[in-house]
Formats: sequence, C-alpha cells, structure tokens
Amino acid sequence: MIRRGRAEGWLKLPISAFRPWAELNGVTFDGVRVGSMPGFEHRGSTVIAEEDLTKGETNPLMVVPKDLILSRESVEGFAKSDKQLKEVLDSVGEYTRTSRGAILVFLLMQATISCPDIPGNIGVTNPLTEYIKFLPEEFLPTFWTKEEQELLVGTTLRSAIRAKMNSLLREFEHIRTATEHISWCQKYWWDDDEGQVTFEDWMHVDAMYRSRALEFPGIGDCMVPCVDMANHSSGDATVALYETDEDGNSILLLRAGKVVKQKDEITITYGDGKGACEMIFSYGFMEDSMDSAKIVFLDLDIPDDDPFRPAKIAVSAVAPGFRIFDNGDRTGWESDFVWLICVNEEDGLGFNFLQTNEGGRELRAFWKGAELEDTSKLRGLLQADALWEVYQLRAITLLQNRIEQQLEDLHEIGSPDKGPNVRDVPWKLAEKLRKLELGLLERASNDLEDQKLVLIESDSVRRYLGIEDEGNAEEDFS
Ligand SMILES: C[S@@+](CC[C@H](N)C(=O)[O-])C[C@H]1O[C@@H](n2cnc3c(N)ncnc32)[C@H](O)[C@@H]1O
Repeated sequence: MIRRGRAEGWLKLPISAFRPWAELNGVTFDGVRVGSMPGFEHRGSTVIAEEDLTKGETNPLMVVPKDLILSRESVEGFAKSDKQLKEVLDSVGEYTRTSRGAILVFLLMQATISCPDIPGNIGVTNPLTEYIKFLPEEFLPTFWTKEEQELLVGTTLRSAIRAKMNSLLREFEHIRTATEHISWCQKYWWDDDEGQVTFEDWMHVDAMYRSRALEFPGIGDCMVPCVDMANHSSGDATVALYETDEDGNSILLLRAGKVVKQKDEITITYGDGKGACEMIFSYGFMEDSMDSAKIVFLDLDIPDDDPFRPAKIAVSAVAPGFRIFDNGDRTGWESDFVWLICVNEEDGLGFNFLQTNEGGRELRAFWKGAELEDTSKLRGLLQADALWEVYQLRAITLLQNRIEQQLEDLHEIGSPDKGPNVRDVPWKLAEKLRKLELGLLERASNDLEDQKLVLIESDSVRRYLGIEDEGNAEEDFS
C-alpha cells in the first residue's frame, strides 16, 4: 500500500508544500527553511539557513507545537476521536503501549486513511495524515536486495538485519492476528482480494520510525515533524540541538557559539556515540569522516558441552554477546553475558527450582550459595572473588576466539566484485563497513592479547594452575 501510494502520488507531497503545511499547523521558522541542498540531493531534504545566523542568536530556529509531536501519549490522544484507531490499539494491547508500537500502528493508520481503495469513514484525518506524505522513500538495509545483503557477510550489520527482519515478522503477525476479528481490518487490511496491507508496509512504517525517531527529554522516543527534517553531522560540525520549551513545544536551537552562513545546512546529531553499523542500520548512511567502526557487538553462544547450558539460557536476562568499543588509543569491551559462560558448578555456580507464591516452580541461579537475582550482577561478584584474574582470563580467551571467527569471515569475503545488480550506495557502505569493523576487531584482538599476557603472569592464575616460577601458564589458556 505505501509503495503504491508513493508511486501513484496519493501518499506523496512535494517538499515545496511542506512549509505551508507546517505553518498552517502552527510551526514557526526563524531564519531557516526546509529543502534540498544543491549538490547534496542524495541526502533528501534538510534544514537550510535563509540568512547569516550569528553568534549569540537565542531565538529558536523552529518551534513545533506540542500537538504536532507524535508520541505514545499523543497517539492515545488521537484515538479519543478516532474509533478505528482506538479499536486497533485496544485489540493489539500491550505492544501499542510502547512508543514504537503506538507510533507504527498510527503511521499505518494514516496510510490507510489516504488510500483511495479504503472508504473515507475509516479513520479520522488529522495534521499528521499529511505529514507522512512528505517522508521520503527510506533506503535502510532492510530494503537492500539479497545480493546487496550478501556483501555484509562478516559484518555485524548482517546479523542485525536478520534479527530485525525476524522481529518485524513477529510484530506484523501479532498485529494481523490481533486485528483480523475487526470487520473493517479484515476487509481492508487482510482480505486476500481487497486487503491492502502487506508485510512490506510494516517494513515501511518501521523505517519511517527508525530513521526519524528522536529521544526528547520528558517525552521519550517520538517523531517531531520539521525537527526531523534536519540531517545529521557529528562533533563540532553539529550546528543545532533540539529540546522542549516550558510549554512542551519542540524547539530547534543554534548551538552556542555557532556561526552559520546563509545557505549553510543546519544539522543536528543523531548520536555521536553511534557506531558505523548502527548508523547504516538506522539511517542508511555513515558520515564520510567516519574512520572507526566505533562499536562492534558480537554474539556469544554457550558451548553445547556446558552441562548448565539450558539453565544459563533460561535465567539470563542480558544480551547474549559482548560489545567492543574504540577508546581512542586502546579498545575496550563490555559484556554481562560472558561471565555466565565463564563459571560453572566447580566454581560456585548453581541452579535450583524455587516454589513461587502462585504455586509454580521457577528456576533460580545461585553463586556460592546466595541467590543471584539478576545475572548482570555476576560480574561484580566475580570481581570480589580471589579468582577474579582467572575468570577474566577465561572471558578474554572466549572473546578472542569469537573475534578470530569473525575476522576469518571478513578475510574470507575479502573485497568482492560489484555485481551488475548491486546499487552504488549499498556497495560502498558495505565495503567501508567491512574495512572499519575489520580494523577495530584486529585492534581489539591485539589489545586482548596484551591483557591476557598480564593476567597469565598474575599470582592467582599461576596459583590456580599450580605453576611454579618457571612454568608456562599460557599453554593452559589457549
Ligand atoms: C531524520 S531524516 C532527515 C531528513 C531527511 N533527509 C528527509 O529528506 O526527510 C534522516 C534521514 O536523512 C538522511 N540523512 C541525514 N543525515 C545525512 C547525512 N549526513 N548524509 C546522508 N544522508 C543523511 C538519511 O537518509 C536518514 O535516514
């Protein structure tokens, strides 16, 4: 429905109509306009200075009335006067009480309202029905072809896309099964002949949200028309920032000390800490200046021969992997999960079923006899243990092995040729991502090796291995 709407024009408005729409809905602009930057049309629309904006400028560049902010709360507000939207939200239940769930359903509803094949009495038109017509075709990796996604072998983006597609499918199935008893949904959304909604529509509303949602203080994750027309730049290049004023309106402000010339781009930051993978995943681009992957998340599996494997999986409430990050000179890593793999019964880990108040049985983990209520606390307990260096050494050995595996995949794919059906943008992004992640992983592997050598020489490791002065501990941890 959404792709067709954009192609046929009923879900598309030219950016020249944007300002009249915004002003009609109470948005004020001061010294800026929305349009495309000559020479940078591939970045879509952006916010551009109409005049020189000087140091000390205090007036907001834009004020967006709070009624126009699309949040979980505002969706509930719209549902008060939109019977069909309310029906869908109520039927889908818990999921639509999250910002993401409420906003995605709302966006799907706006496309439904605009669809000429669905009667006009379904849904209630509101200012945001027009807003989604200004949103461009998103070019996120969930829309890359299979051949393009193959270029990501060895990168963490490949597993991120797979996981995302699975969760999108689960969400879509949930929306479908929860609403198929509503007669208009059955007829206009799901019916084999007349139904307009497909999984691809869910991918589109996800992409709209993913590439435009901002975290606003006091509101949470939301979409703010107009502010979301600002493109990204990081560090010193970020020109503006967004916040809410005392009335709850959203405002765009020039950063302190920034001097902007007429026709310059007014950028915000989408998060300077975001790594290369996340930038491509969420926004479909990465800055040319990016020279480090910044962060790499690798999954970890509990070995099949670990007798506690099923119990560990059952109690773990943390992400099953570890994060490597670039700290400048050195790399760092962080994981709540790896510690669960590192210890076993002989170290003091145990599991037991406890009786719940409701009469059921629940599996609980124990460390040295005391209940481990939250597996993310395990690291702290191990840190206080006399064998801390031994556990660290085990963790580091596991991480190194996992990194080696990833590096092998990256070396194996190497620099593939560009197939005839591969588009330029995915090809260039995949090539750069492979290079950046390879660089960070190689550095991390070297840094871990240094840490390993120090740990191996520690007294507790030598004592643990029963090694006298001349012995070699490294052999036992390879
Ligand atoms: C919040 S929207 C910004 C407005 C958007 N350009 C539009 O036309 O509606 C985010 C999207 O803008 C594009 N974008 C933002 N900053 C960019 C940049 N520095 N380089 C390339 N594309 C950028 C990406 O497509 C991203 O997914």
